[in-house]
Amino acid sequence: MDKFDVFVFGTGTAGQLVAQECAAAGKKVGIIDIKEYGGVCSQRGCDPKKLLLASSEAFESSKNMNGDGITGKIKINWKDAFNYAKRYTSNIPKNTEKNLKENGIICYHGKASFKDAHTIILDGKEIRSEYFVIATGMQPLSLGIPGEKYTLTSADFFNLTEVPEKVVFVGGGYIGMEFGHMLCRAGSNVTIIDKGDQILSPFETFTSNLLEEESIKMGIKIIKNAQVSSIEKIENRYCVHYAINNQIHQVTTDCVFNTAGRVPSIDKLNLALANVVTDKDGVLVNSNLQSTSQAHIYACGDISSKSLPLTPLSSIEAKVVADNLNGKKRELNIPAIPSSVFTIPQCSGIGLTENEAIEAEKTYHTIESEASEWFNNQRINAPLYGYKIILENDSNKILGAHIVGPEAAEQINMFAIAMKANMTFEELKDVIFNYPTWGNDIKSF
Ligand SMILES: Cc1cc2nc3c(=O)[nH]c(=O)nc-3n(C[C@H](O)[C@H](O)[C@H](O)COP(=O)(O)OP(=O)(O)OC[C@H]3O[C@@H](n4cnc5c(N)ncnc54)[C@H](O)[C@@H]3O)c2cc1C
Ligand SMILES: NC(=O)c1ccc[n+]([C@@H]2O[C@H](COP(=O)([O-])OP(=O)(O)OC[C@H]3O[C@@H](n4cnc5c(N)ncnc54)[C@H](O)[C@@H]3O)[C@@H](O)[C@H]2O)c1
Repeated sequence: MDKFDVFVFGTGTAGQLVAQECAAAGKKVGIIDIKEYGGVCSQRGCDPKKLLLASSEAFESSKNMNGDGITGKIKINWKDAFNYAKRYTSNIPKNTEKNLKENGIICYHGKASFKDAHTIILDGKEIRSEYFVIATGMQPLSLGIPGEKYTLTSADFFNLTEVPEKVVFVGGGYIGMEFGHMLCRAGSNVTIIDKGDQILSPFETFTSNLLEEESIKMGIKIIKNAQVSSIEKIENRYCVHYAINNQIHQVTTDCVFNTAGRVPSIDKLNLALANVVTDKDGVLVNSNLQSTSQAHIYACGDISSKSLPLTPLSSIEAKVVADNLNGKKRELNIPAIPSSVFTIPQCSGIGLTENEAIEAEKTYHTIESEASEWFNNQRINAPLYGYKIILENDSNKILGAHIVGPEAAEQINMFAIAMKANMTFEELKDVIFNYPTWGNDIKSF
């Protein structure tokens, strides 16, 4: 029987980091994945998305400068963009596994599940470990409607070799919006259907609404407050039925993506046999990221109940788990989390939205403006730029910052530093930034 000090489920950002750090500390480590090695970020998420986005960005800047220095017909070649992204991502599984093995980690593939709190079974063979780490990430939420089998997932998006003429996204969150923008620029007729009254609901209403208006101007159809009830296959096309205020509507399309959210990947692990308690957010963990019911089983990354499903959080949590396993007792301590939707323009936020500030009974004031006419935005003929900053009344500390614009994701990083350093807004504005840059604009907010 194989025996380990630490056995890790999942080879994404979180699982790899824990395995590598524990092996470096001299522990005997095993790791397994049900898919190829590398996880969502490198194979089906952040990185391939940004690689595909590179052509959308080039297309957008060329289009915006057309007649002001650029001439000729500009077009996205999706197949080329797809091959470009694959060129970068395709070697990652092999290299990840090689790297883990070189560091003495025993690598497994397949579907293992718990037999009891210290034993798992893989292909009928038992594997024991003193400690386990669950880092299995998330998977698409089931829509639970007739015809769901016809939907594609975010993973399928990265195998799309051709641009569909017409596409429907069920869900206008991060994924629906990012993919919708890319396919729209590549020539698809895009419809986004969301059950809520705001796309990108975790984001500030001011910036989210500005992005929605811009998306509609681009040609994306956005349908809100709509309940998708079924999907019907009609020859090679699909009819999506949805209801708004009990009125039935339908849209016919070439493909339908389920972008309605993601849920913890725990269904194949038999966690109940190890007495590991879970809820809708994943494995319930304490501040050391230990299962609340089994101290020798840790969880980190998207699967843990502690934080948002974002790559930097998976890294932070994995480091906490690795430190605890390696004898450096540590609690999870998360500063304000910046987050961005990589549409064009980007929509970014950190800290509280105004609604959250009201709910938290903060005494606050806001500074908000459309800034589309500002120099940096005008310079590249970009259509939209705006911001909203939420400041605590007495201290002038930054409670939240929200930006929509071409470089919002980089600008929000400035606020991440300021908030981590507990700076007031005036202290942030006192910093000397390069001129003329997007960072320097913050001085004029
Ligand atoms: C389309 C998309 C775009 C995204 N873009 C961004 C972005 O721009 N920025 C950002 O910060 N975040 C982004 N995210 C979120 C980010 O990808 C995740 O937060 C991050 O990858 C989570 O890392 P993880 O290690 O916790 O889990 P994962 O990377 O999901 O790794 C989990 C691993 O566990 C494996 N696994 C699952 N079940 C089992 C099992 N039973 N046994 C063994 N192995 C199993 C999986 O195959 C996977 O390899 C995006 C996500 C998606 C889907
Ligand atoms: N740029 C990034 O950092 C990035 C990009 C992609 C994903 N992610 C991470 O992945 C997570 C999942 O992304 P996502 O876009 O799948 O989820 P999401 O939670 O961002 O959005 C899901 C959307 O679907 C809607 N919805 C839910 N059920 C529906 C239904 N039945 N019909 C119509 N609409 C429905 C919701 O109202 C919501 O707006 C995100 O929360 C984020 O943490 C991050």
